[in-house]
Amino acid sequence: MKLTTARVLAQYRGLWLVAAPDREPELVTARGKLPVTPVTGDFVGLDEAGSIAEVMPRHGVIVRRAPGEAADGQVLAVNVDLALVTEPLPDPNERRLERFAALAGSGDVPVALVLTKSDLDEDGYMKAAQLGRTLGVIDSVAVSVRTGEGIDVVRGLLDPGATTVLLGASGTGKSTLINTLLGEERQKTGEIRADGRGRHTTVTRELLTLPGGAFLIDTPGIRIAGLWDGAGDTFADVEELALGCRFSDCGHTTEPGCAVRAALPPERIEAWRKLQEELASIDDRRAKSRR
Ligand SMILES: Nc1nc2c(ncn2[C@@H]2O[C@H](COP(=O)(O)OP(=O)(O)OP(=O)(O)O)[C@@H](O)[C@H]2O)c(=O)[nH]1
Ligand SMILES: [Zn+2]
Repeated sequence: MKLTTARVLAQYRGLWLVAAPDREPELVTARGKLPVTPVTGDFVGLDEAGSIAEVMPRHGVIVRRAPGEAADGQVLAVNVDLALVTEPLPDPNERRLERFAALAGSGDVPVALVLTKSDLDEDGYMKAAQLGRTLGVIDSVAVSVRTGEGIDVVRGLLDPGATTVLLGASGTGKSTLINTLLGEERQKTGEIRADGRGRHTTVTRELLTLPGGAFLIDTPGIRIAGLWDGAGDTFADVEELALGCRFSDCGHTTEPGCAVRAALPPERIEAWRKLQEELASIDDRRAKSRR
C-alpha cells in the first residue's frame, strides 16, 4: 500500500495535526495501535484513509525524564537538529541552562546558547561567550528584540529544512523571539476544532515554518514544566522553578538553594508532594501487575 509522507505539527490526545506536501494541515487519527506514538516533529506515513499508519525512524530526540520515573520518560519532540537554550540577561541561571543543555545533549541534539534581553545588560555579549565556553555549546549569542542585537546571528543558525527547538523557562523570551523571527509571516495561532468526545478543544500549532524555510518547534507542548504523567499542567510552577534548584534531585524540603521553597508557599509544595506520592504508587501498582 502506498503511504503519503507527512510531518506531525502538533499532537493531542489520540489526534495529530499533520502536514503533507501541497496539502492543508489536517487532524488525523492513528490506524490501530502503532508501535510508537507519533509526536511533534515526526515524519509519518498516511494511508489512503488519511490515518497514520507508520512512524519513520527518528533522530534528534528530546525526552523529558521526570525524576524517579521508572519508564523511558516522555518524548517531547523528534527529528530536532538544533536546540536553542534561552536564559535572560542580566542574570542568566547557569544551573537551569545546564539542565536544558543536558536534556538536548542526551538526545544527541547540538545546543546553542541564546541569552535574551541583552538590552538590559551591557556585558551580555561577554557573558554569552563565557557561558558558551563553560557549557561547551556549539555557539552562543546575546540577543535583544528591542535593539535587534544578535537576531541575525540566530537567523544564521537556522538552516533551511533543519528543525530547531527552543528550550527555556517561562518568561525567558521564547515567544517574543519566535515572533521576531517569524516577522511579517507570523502565522495565526491555528484554532482547530478537534472533536474530542463531543467537546471542542482549541489547539495550537507547534511546528512552525520560518520565512527562510527553517522549522521551529514552538514550546507550549515542550515547556519542560507540566509534563508529568497524569499531572497535566497543574504543577507547572513547581516543575519550572525546580529547574533553578541547586540539586537536580531536590525534594524541596530542606535542601539548600531550593528555588521552589524560595518562591512558593508550603501548602503548594505539599500539594505537589501528595501528587508525586500518588503517581509513584500508581507506578508501583503497574509494575507489580506486570510481574
Ligand atoms: N527588555 C527586553 N524584554 C524582553 C525581550 N524579549 C522578551 N522580553 C520580555 O520578556 C517577557 C517574557 O517574554 P516571552 O516571550 O513571553 O517569554 P516566554 O519564554 O515565551 O515565556 P512563556 O510564554 O511563559 O514560555 C515579556 O514581557 C517580553 O516583553 C528583550 O529582548 N528585551
Ligand atoms: Zn528544590
